[in-house]
Amino acid sequence: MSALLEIASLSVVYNGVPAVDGVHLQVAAGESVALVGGSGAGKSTVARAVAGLVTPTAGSIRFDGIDLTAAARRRGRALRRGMHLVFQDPYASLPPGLRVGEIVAEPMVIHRIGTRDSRRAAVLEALEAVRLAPATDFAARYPHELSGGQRQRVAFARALVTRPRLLLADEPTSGLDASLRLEIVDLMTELARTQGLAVVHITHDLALAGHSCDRIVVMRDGRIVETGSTATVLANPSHQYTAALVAAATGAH
Ligand SMILES: Nc1ncnc2c1ncn2[C@@H]1O[C@H](COP(=O)(O)OP(=O)(O)OP(=O)(O)O)[C@@H](O)[C@H]1O
Repeated sequence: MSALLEIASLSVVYNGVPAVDGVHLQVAAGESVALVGGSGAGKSTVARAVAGLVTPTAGSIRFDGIDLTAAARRRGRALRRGMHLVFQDPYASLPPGLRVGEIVAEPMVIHRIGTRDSRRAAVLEALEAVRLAPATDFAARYPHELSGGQRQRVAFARALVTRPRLLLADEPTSGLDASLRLEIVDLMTELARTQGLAVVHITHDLALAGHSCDRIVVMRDGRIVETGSTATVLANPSHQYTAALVAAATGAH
């Protein structure tokens, strides 16, 4: 089976300083992958390159078999409609003056997708998918009338409404308390399975990554130092750096 997202030999250099150096990563539809590493490891830069927000210095990014780095700008933009980014601060990213229903509908309005009625149906379906029920009740609320976890669910509903095939979530749980963090990572894995999404979850928290994702990829200094199934990486890390992260995450000495 070919992967939905295939990153090969990706390098990004900022002002002469390498931030990402020869990264290979493949993510299949229905799979949730955690990209883990400390501050400055280059995780966000990988996501930004996939999303077209930074230009790679070398390498290729294939989405659904098409090389985004070689595609013309316009075609690249059209292809990237099949992916959606969720950032860390759900409160800052939700316009305070709009109701949840309007916020979730926004990507469809921007991309001129559907009619008023079909948009409303899609909004309610997306709110149900992220378990904000009753959806009609949540659609009528404002962001300040929601908890932090509910706000992040709204951000995911907004991400889902245009039916993306790839979800890139960059530290989507920071600012949430421990139990909400677990709820959000469970939700991402559930969405991968039920909606056939490819999910890339960027986090510095290995314990959180290990909670429910299928595979863990560890980055350090712009490079991938380890990749494997979640169970294998946690139980039997092959790289010293991963072993240190596992020890820190499990409280072992
Ligand atoms: N726009 C930029 N201009 C110059 N350097 C940058 C820029 N963005 C990131 N960097 C540098 O690139 C390196 C990788 O940063 P990146 O944000 O990708 O790491 P990260 O693993 O996501 O870290 P964090 O967990 O702290 O967000 C860092 O050394 C950072 O200082």
